[in-house]
Amino acid sequence: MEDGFAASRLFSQGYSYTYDDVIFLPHYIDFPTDAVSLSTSLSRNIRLSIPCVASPMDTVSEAYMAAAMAALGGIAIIHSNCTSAQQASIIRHAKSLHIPIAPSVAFASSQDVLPTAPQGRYVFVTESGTLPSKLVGYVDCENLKGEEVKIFDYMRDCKSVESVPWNYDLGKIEAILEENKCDFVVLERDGEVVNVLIKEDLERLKGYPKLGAGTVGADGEWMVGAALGTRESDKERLEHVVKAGANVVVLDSSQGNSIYQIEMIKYIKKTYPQLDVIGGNVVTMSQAQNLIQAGVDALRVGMGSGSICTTQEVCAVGRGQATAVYKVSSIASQHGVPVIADGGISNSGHIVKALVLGASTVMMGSFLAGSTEAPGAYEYKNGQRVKKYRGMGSLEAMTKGSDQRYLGDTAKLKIAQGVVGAVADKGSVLKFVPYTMQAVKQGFQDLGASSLPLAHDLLRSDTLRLEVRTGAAQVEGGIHGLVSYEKKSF
Ligand SMILES: NC(=O)C1=CN([C@@H]2O[C@H](COP(=O)(O)OP(=O)(O)OC[C@H]3O[C@@H](n4cnc5c(N)ncnc54)[C@H](O)[C@@H]3O)[C@@H](O)[C@H]2O)C=CC1
Ligand SMILES: O=c1[nH]c(=O)c2[nH+]cn([C@@H]3O[C@H](COP(=O)(O)O)[C@@H](O)[C@H]3O)c2[nH]1
Ligand SMILES: [K+]
Repeated sequence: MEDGFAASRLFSQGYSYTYDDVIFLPHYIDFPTDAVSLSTSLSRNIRLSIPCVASPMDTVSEAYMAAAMAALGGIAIIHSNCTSAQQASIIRHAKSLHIPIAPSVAFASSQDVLPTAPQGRYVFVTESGTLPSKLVGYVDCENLKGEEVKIFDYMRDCKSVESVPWNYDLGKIEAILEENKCDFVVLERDGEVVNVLIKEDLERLKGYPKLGAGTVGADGEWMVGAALGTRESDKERLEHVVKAGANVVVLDSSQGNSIYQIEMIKYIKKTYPQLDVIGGNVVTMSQAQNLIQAGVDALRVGMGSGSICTTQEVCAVGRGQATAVYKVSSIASQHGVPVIADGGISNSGHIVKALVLGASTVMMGSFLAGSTEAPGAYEYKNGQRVKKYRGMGSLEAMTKGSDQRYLGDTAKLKIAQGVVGAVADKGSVLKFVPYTMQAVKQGFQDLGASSLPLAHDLLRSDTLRLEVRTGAAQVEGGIHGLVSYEKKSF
C-alpha cells in the first residue's frame, strides 16, 4: 500500500518548499506523549534537553534570554552587534543569573531622569545605569509615576538593601525576604549587582511549569553561545568571548560558504580545539559539504526564511526552509554534524516539521522576541503591548553603534537585507516554551516517533510519508469559516 511520498522523492521535484507547504501523514502510536524525549545535540559536543536555540540578534539574545533558555534546557547565542567587551560582559552576566528571572524593575544611573512609565515599582540605580554594575541606590516610584523627576533627588541609598551572593537558591532567598519583610533582594557577584529579585517575580516564577535539566557546563554555570563575524577583528572578539566563558561560537553570516568563513573555522579549530564552532548559514548540500570539510561542529540552515528577512527579495538567493533543512540534513547526518533550522518558525507545527525533516534544533528570532526575557522595553502600538524586533541586516541594526563589519566599509553603499518591526507581548519564555514543547511532543507522538533520532530513522527509511498541501488544503488546515473566534493555545 503506497500512500503519500517519501521525503527523498518529495524534495527532488524542483520545488522549494517551506514548512507550510508540506504536511506529514500520521503514523502509529504505541507510547504516551510523556514518553517522547526531545533531548538533542546543538553541536558535536553540546547536548540540550530541548531543541530550542535563541537567535544571535540584538532584540532577542542577551543575558536574561540566555539564562532562561539554558534553564529550560536550550541555549541562546549572544549577538555581536556591540563591542567585544560588551558581548563578553553579557556572557558573564548570563552565567551569573543562577535564578533565571528577568526582573520587573528598571535600571538607571543617578544622572538619569525617572522614566515616566517605569516597568515596575522600583528603579535601581547603578554606576553604569545597567547590569552588571555597582549598586548606588534605588527609587521607589510608588508616588512618583508619571512625574519627570531627577533620579538623584529621589534616590535612597543602599544601606537598607539586602544583598546576597549570586548563586543563592530560591528557598534561601525566599527565607531572607520573609525574615526581613522586604520586597526585593539584590544578588551580587564580585562586588557588582547581577540581578534584583522582586517578591512578585518570584511568585510568578513558581507558577511556571517546573524546570527540567538545564544546560550547564563543566563549570556548573549556564552554557552560553556567542556570535562572531569572519573579519580579522573577530579573532580578538573570539578571545574576549572565550575568556568570558562562551561554550560555543556561531559564525554569523547569511552565506557561510565563503573563503572568509572557511579560514575562520580553521583558525578557531587550531586556536581552541575544544570549542565547538557552528558554521553557516547554508541551504545547499554543496555549501554544507565545504563547511563540514573545514571542520564545523554544527550547521545553521536558512537563507531568507526569517520573519524579518528580505534577502530573497534583495539578492534573489535562498531556499524554501523545508527543502533547505531536508537537503542539508541529509548530507550533514552522514558526517555526524547536527543541523540548526534557523528562521521561519512561528508555531509548534513548524518546529515539528523542522526537527522531523532532519534538524536537531530550531533557532528562533520572532518566536522569542516578544518575551519578557528579550532585550528592550514593551511599548504600546494601536493598543497592543509590543516589543521591537529587527533584522540584523536592517539599516537600523547595521548603523547601531556597530559594527566593524559595516562601519569598516563606510565608503561602500549599505543595502538593507532586513526590516525593523515589532512583535506582540508573549510573557515569559519560562512559560510559553514548555507549553510549546508539549505541543511538539504531541506531534512526535502522532508520527510514532518517541525521540529525534527515531524521527530521523523514520524519515531516512522512507517510512515517514508526506505530501505537499495545495493552497486550498492550507486554508482548510487553518481556522476557517468562522465569524469570530478566540485562539488560546494554553
Ligand atoms: N539567515 C539569513 O537569511 C540572513 C541573515 N542575516 C543576518 O544579518 C547579519 C549580517 O549577515 P551578513 O551580511 O551575511 O554578514 P557577513 O559578515 O557574512 O557578511 C558581510 C559582508 O562582509 C564580507 N566579509 C566577511 N568576512 C570578510 C573578510 N574577512 N574580508 C572581506 N570581506 C568579508 C561578506 O562577504 C559580505 O559581503 C547576520 O547577523 C546574519 O545572521 C542577513 C541576511 C540574511
Ligand atoms: O535576511 C535577513 N535579514 C536580516 O536582517 C536578518 N536578521 C536575522 N536574520 C535571520 O533570521 C533569523 C530569525 O528568523 P525568525 O524571526 O523567522 O525566527 C535569524 O536567526 C537570522 O538567520 C536575518 N535575515
Ligand atoms: K523572509
